[in-house]
Amino acid sequence: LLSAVRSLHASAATMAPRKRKVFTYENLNPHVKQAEYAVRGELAIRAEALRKTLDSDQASTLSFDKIVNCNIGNPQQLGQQPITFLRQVSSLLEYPALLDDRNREATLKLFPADAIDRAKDMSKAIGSLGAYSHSMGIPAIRNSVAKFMEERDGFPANPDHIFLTAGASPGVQTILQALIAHDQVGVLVPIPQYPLYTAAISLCNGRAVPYYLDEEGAWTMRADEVRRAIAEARNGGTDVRALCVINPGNPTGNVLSKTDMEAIIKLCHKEGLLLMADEVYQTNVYYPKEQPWYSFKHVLCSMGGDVAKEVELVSFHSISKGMIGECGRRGGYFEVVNVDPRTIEELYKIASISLCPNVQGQVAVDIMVNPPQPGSESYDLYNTEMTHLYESLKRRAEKVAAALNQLEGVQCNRADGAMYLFPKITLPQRAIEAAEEAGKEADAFYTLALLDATGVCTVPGSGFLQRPGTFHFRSTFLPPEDELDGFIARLSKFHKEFFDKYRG
Ligand SMILES: Cc1ncc(COP(=O)(O)O)c(CN[C@@H]2CONC2=O)c1O
Repeated sequence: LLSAVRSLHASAATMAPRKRKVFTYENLNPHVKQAEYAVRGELAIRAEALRKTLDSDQASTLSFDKIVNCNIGNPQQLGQQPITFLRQVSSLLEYPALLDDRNREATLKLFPADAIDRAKDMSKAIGSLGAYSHSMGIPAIRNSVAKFMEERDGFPANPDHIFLTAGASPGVQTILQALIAHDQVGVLVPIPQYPLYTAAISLCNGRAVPYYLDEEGAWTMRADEVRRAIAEARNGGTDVRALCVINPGNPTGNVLSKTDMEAIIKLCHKEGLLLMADEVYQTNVYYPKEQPWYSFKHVLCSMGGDVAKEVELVSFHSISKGMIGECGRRGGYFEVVNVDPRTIEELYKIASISLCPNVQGQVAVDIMVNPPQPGSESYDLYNTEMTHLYESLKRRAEKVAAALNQLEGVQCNRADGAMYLFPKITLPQRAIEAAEEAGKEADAFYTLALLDATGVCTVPGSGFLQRPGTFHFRSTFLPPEDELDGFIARLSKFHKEFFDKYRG
């Protein structure tokens, strides 16, 4: 009888509903709570709240009529037009009847023949757009990427060492997930850095090891500074295993010299570091004669000898940047070089857990690396669109940098690449004190005030980390050219008023 009562009691206990919730903030993985991603952080959230106000009957309470999202490199959000050929091929793939030869005459009224033919070829390689693809990506598209890299770098590329991804972000996260074997593993990240890296390292329970870029040296990366960071971290018990480089830089816009790149590769060879080369802005290079861009793959292979055979390299690319700017379509890839074949198998296993990268993103990668060629029907339009976008980005970068350098207490390096300006701002002491009272970093205090006064959303330098005691903010130069004067005028007016208010 006693055992029967006990078993009844036990079963009653299991049937009783939990008295408390379990998926609470307090119970969350601390590494999730520790991760930060400022590009869509406090200011972006505030901007969304202000956008809702603008859409409400309270709009008149604000001193501006729209939000200008300069916090994120999202060109098509600010009106940039997509590349026609890319969208034509994608559209044709979305509706198979358009590719049916029986409808060719009708389709030709809407689409150029080379776009139709490209879509038909891709359709054979893809099968159905709605089907899972190979987990590393569609082999024919990986072949296109390999061919592109061989032509770019002058060295072989193996399609079986290329993973297509839904943007560069999941690629970076995959590599870090595989690399960070325990909580003492350290990954060197540039300061200021694109916060994907520190956030992803945190999610993987690793250690971010900062190395400072040299702002006075146009944000270049110095090997001696990286060596200092390695020594300091290793002396502290960190097992430093990788070096992240963003070239062209985000938020700094710097383009590394070949000499600096060779020094970085030698350092990775000497210190036994995986080199993670983030090259998503490789076509956003605005002074190619003065500051030519090279891939780390090219420089590594060009060095020859043991270095070229032994340094482990992972390079990342994306359709989100450049002139393509298809951020929302989610496409990209990474290539692994000199990496243990068993590691590649593990990376494939991680990729297969997510089944496959999205197929339309893969299609866009194929068109990014294998665009219309001279002499083809679509080449002239493609080339005109790409050239126009490139020249406009360069003009806007120069114009906004010049305007920023006119502002009191602002010093802004030229953007040699990427999509951002990262001006240093020397704030009045009273503004710094007001920020402290508000419990904010001074550059967050400034950028929040800028947003509330003008609707212009930027990111405080503290969101990218920076040398202690310095303040910056990051803005894209993506507002359309016909709105740029108004953008600059609003920014300049606010800045003067802010400084007048807090001048000592
Ligand atoms: C250096 C760098 N690497 C990777 C990514 C991720 O790109 P995917 O879209 O391919 O995942 C970004 C995006 N740039 C962010 C997003 O917009 N503004 C930024 O700073 C980036 O700037």
